[in-house]
Amino acid sequence: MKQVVIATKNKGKAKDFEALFNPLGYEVVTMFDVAPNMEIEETGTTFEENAVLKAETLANKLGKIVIADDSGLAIDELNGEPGVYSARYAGDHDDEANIVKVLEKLQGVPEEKRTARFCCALAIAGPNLKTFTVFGTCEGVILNEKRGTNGFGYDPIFYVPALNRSMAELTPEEKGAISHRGNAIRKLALELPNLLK
Ligand SMILES: O=P(O)(O)OP(=O)(O)OP(=O)(O)OC[C@H]1O[C@@H](n2cnc3c(O)ncnc32)[C@H](O)[C@@H]1O
Ligand SMILES: [Mg+2]
Repeated sequence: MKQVVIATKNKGKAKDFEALFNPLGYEVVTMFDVAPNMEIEETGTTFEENAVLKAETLANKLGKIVIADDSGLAIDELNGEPGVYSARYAGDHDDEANIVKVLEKLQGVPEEKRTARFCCALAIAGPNLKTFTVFGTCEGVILNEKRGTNGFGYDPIFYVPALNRSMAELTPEEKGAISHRGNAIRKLALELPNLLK
């Protein structure tokens, strides 16, 4: 199978990518496979900047085309927080603590003011390629408590009105059909066969 290298160490993201790329005929390879000891500091102030940083760093090391994903949750009532700090909002990659912090900050905020969106910037970098990015979003509402056990990160508190379920109540395929990550990948779809051979 053809391979696509993703500059991520997030197992939940890797699963999302598998649901999206396997049907297109690509096997997903992550940093756990190709650079387990590499740490890439996310010093950017936007999702795009961080995605470019991750993609270019790994592409330079491997000499191959690499895709990176920088993503997160932007809550309107919190002026876009946690945003680029989504992974480390309450602690380093502690999904549970991050959810608790969001729910505490939104305590007493009525449903109509709990609007939010997931954002995903994907960057593609590699030899003989001018790095470029695409961006995808997914609109939702922050629940008062967790619902569902699928997915990762903030999925259990992210309600998708169109499906009347939380993101964590969707299968990986259902999530991919409507998610920020799926929407970003669909923007790349036409170019993928030329980029990933
Ligand atoms: O940088 P990599 O290694 O890819 O993994 P990461 O988890 O650090 O990823 P980010 O820096 O892009 O931070 C994204 C965070 O946003 C949240 N997030 C992103 N996409 C999500 C999704 O589809 N569902 C739930 N939470 C998501 C989750 O908390 C992630 O840890
Ligand atoms: Mg990260």
